[in-house]
Amino acid sequence: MFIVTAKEMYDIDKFAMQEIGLDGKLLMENAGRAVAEKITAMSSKQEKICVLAGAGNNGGDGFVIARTMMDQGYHIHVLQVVPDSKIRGDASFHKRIYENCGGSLSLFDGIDGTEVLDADIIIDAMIGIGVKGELREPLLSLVSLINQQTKKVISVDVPSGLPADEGTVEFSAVEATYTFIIGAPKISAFLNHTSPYYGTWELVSIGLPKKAFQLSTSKSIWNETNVRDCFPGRKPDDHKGTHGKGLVIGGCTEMPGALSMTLKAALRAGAGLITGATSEHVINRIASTNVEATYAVLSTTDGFINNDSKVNVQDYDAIALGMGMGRKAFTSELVRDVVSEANCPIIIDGDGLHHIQPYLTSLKRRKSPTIMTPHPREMAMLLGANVNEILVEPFRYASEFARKFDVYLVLKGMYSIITSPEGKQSVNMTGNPGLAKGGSGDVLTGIILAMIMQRQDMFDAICNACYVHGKSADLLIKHQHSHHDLLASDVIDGIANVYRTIS
Ligand SMILES: NC(=O)C1=CN([C@@H]2O[C@H](COP(=O)(O)OP(=O)(O)OC[C@H]3O[C@@H](n4cnc5c(N)ncnc54)[C@H](OP(=O)(O)O)[C@@H]3O)[C@@H](O)[C@H]2O)[C@H](O)CC1
Ligand SMILES: [K+]
Repeated sequence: MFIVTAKEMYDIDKFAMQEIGLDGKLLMENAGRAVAEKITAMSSKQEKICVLAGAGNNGGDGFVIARTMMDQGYHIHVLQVVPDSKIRGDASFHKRIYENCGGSLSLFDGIDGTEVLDADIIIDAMIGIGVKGELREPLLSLVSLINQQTKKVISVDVPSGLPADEGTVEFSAVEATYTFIIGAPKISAFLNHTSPYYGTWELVSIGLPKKAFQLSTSKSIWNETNVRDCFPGRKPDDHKGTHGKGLVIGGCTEMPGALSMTLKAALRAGAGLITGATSEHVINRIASTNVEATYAVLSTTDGFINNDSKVNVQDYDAIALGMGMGRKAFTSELVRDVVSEANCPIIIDGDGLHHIQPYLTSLKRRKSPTIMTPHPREMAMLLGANVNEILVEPFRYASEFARKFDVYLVLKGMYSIITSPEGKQSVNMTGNPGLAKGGSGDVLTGIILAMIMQRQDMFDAICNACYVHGKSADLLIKHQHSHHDLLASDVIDGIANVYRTIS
C-alpha cells in the first residue's frame, strides 16, 4: 500500500487523467461510490445523515456519496458549506447531477448549524488534500461545533482542516470517528500529532493505476503480503551456517539484560549461530539463560567494556552493536574500531548510537551496510535537534539522515519508519502500546540481526523484522497479555506465534 504527500497525490491524479486517459468525473464517481458502500455497511436507513460539502473535489465526492446513498433509500441531506459561486469543476458537475436526481440541499448560513445538530451521522466532505493554512471562518466555527458533538463523524479522504503532509503543528480540524481515505493514505495518517484526527481509517480504491503510484512515490506500508513475498524459507539440507553467524557486542555490569534479550531474540528469530561479546561478569549473569549462544570475553574498566581485548569482527555475517554497553568514553573507541574494521552489515542501537554520533561521517566509508535503530529522542541526539521537531516531520528527517550518512534507518515509534540509503521508506503498522517498555528495542535489534543474516535484500529484511516484532506483541495482546503486563521477553517468546502464521 503506497503512502503519499498531497503533491504526490495530485501528480498521480494528473498522470491517471493525462497519460492514462481516466476522466476526473469518473474518478470522483468511483471515490464517492466506494465511500458510500463503506458508510452504508455501518449505518441504518433510520439514521439522519448530513453530508457537509465543500467547493473542491472533496465536496464533489460528498455529492456522489449523497446521491448514491439517497438512491438506496438513506435519509440524506447535503449542507453546502460554501456559496454556489465557489463550487467548481467536477464538483459542480456532480452537484448538478445530485440536484437533478432530486437531492435535498441547503446552504450553510454560518449561524446555527441546525442540520449538523439534527443529524445522527455527519459526513465530512468539506476539504481534503487541498487545505491551505489554518481553517477560515465560517468553517472554523463549524468544525468546532462538529467536534463538540458525540455523533458519528465520517471524513472523506482527510479530516477537513488537517494537513495531508508533515511539518505543520498549527491547525484546527475535524476529529473524525472514521476516515475513508481515497487512493492512498497521506503522510498525516502516520504522525503522532495528526493521526488521531483520522479515527479508525480504511483505504478505498478508485481505480488509479499502480504505475502512477510507482512513478510518484517511494513510500509504502509494509504489510503481511510483503512479508510473505520475501520471508526467508528453510530447505531440508540447511545447516546452522546457512542462517548466518552473528555477533552481538554490548552489555555492562549494570545492564546485562539488554544483551541477553538481543541474543535470545536473534536465536528465536532464526539466526544460525550467535556470539555475545561482553564482560566476564555479564557472561556469568546471562549464560545460563542463553545456553544456545556462545561468548567472547571482553576486557573492562569499572564494569564497562573497553577496547583493550580487540574484538575479532572478521568471522561474522552481521554484527549488532551497542545495547546496554553504557556511555563511557573508552567504549567509544571500541565502537569506532568495530565500525571501521568489520566487513559485514552492522546494526548500531542504544548506547552505540551515542558513541557513534560524533563520527557519523565515518559511516559513509563503510563498504557494507550500516543499520541504525534510534527512537525519536535518540534521533534528536544524533541530529542535535529537538525531539518535537523530529516527531512533526519524521519522514523528512529520516530520509535526509539516511541519504546523508548512507545508512538504513529504523526510526522507531508508534509507526516505525524504515528508510533506505536511497530514501525509499516503509511504515510498519504492527505493534501496540505494550511495546513501550525497556528491552523492546533490544529485542527488535536481535530480530533485525537474524533477518539480515539470511542474505536477502537488506531493506526487505529490516522491514520484515519490524513487522515480526510488532506482530508478536499484537498476537500476545490478542490472546494472552494486556498492554500493561506485556514484557520484552514475552515478545521474544511470541515470535513463534508470528512464524506459525506466516510460514
Ligand atoms: N485521485 C484522488 O485522490 C482523487 C481525489 N478526489 C478528492 O479531491 C480532493 C482534493 O480536491 P481539491 O479540489 O484539490 O481540494 P479540496 O477539495 O480538498 O479543497 C479545496 C477547497 O478547500 C478550500 N480551502 C482550502 N484551504 C482552506 C482553508 N484554510 N479554510 C477554508 N477553506 C479552505 C478551498 O477554498 P479556496 O477559497 O482556498 O479555493 C477549496 O474550496 C481529495 O482530497 C479527494 O477527496 C477526487 O474526488 C477523486 C480523485
Ligand atoms: K474531508
